[in-house]
Amino acid sequence: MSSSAMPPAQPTALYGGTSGRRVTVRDIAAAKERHEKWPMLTAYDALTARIFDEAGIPVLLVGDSAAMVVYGYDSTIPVTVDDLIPLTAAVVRGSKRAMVVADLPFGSYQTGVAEALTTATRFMKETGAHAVKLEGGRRNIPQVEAMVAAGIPVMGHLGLTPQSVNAFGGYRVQGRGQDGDELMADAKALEAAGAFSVVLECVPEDLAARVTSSLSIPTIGIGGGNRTDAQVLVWQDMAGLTPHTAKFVKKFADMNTLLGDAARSYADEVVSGVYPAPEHAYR
Ligand SMILES: Nc1nc(=O)c2c([nH]1)NC[C@@H]1CN(c3ccc(C(=O)N[C@@H](CCC(=O)O)C(=O)O)cc3)CN21
Ligand SMILES: CC(C)C(=O)C(=O)O
Ligand SMILES: [Mg+2]
Repeated sequence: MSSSAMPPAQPTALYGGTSGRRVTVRDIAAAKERHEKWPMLTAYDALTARIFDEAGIPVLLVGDSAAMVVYGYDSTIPVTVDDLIPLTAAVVRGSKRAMVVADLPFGSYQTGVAEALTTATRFMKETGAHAVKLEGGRRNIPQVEAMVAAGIPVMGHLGLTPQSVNAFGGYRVQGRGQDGDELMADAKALEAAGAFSVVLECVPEDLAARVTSSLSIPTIGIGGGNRTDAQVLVWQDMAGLTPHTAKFVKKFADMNTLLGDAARSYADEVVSGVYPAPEHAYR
């Protein structure tokens, strides 16, 4: 057994569970009733999806953050449905147990119900994703209701919604002061519209805690403190690959150094002739 296939040290029902089937929205709802915290990570390819799936991560998000960490744009605005569909399909193929959530990109759901349904339906049919996610609260309620009515589980996303970076004037904490009441109203509207969970990004921890205890659906924090039902991070941030990260990021590995060292060792051995050695050659 490779180290990546080791079971988690301290599994819970959701994290590292061994039911032999995909995690569902019902499993996620049940975890909130048990007050069981759970981890979510982004993934953008089959190889990392397999690693995180075998590590027991119950939910994988194919984030529109792919715009930045995969495609090299400086915001999430430019990425398209056609950019994200192959990545999402790869994550579904690479995983066995995780629920895979497809992030709907900027400009693929805002104009109304018909556009949102067309986009969400494409992700469900063409990638095998199990749910979709969109940014915003009350402004998108008709879209959320239509997707839920069509049988598509919807994850909401409030607070620092990066597709609105130009309106915010930068990646800034959201929901301070009076804005907290607006965010609470958006969260309740998403729950009433049938969303199965909601991401709270870059909001004061007390607000995230109040939303978490006010909703029956789970909250997933990223820069929302320790009292949300779940947490999510962009995997390259968590693994220490990205050079500049927000305050909420903890680096659980130093893959930037690890991969750079590996590339330098490989290059040194090619230049010196040490690699390939006889055992790497065919005869
Ligand atoms: N690699 C990566 N990680 C992410 O978490 C992420 C992306 N990309 N791309 C899309 C958005 C952009 N995100 C960001 C980017 C920057 C901050 C940031 O630097 N925030 C300031 C807050 C300053 C304040 O208002 O006090 C910080 O210092 O943490 C936060 C979220 C989150 N998302
Ligand atoms: C960070 C998460 C919540 C996200 O929306 C993304 O990765 O695009
Ligand atoms: Mg996103």
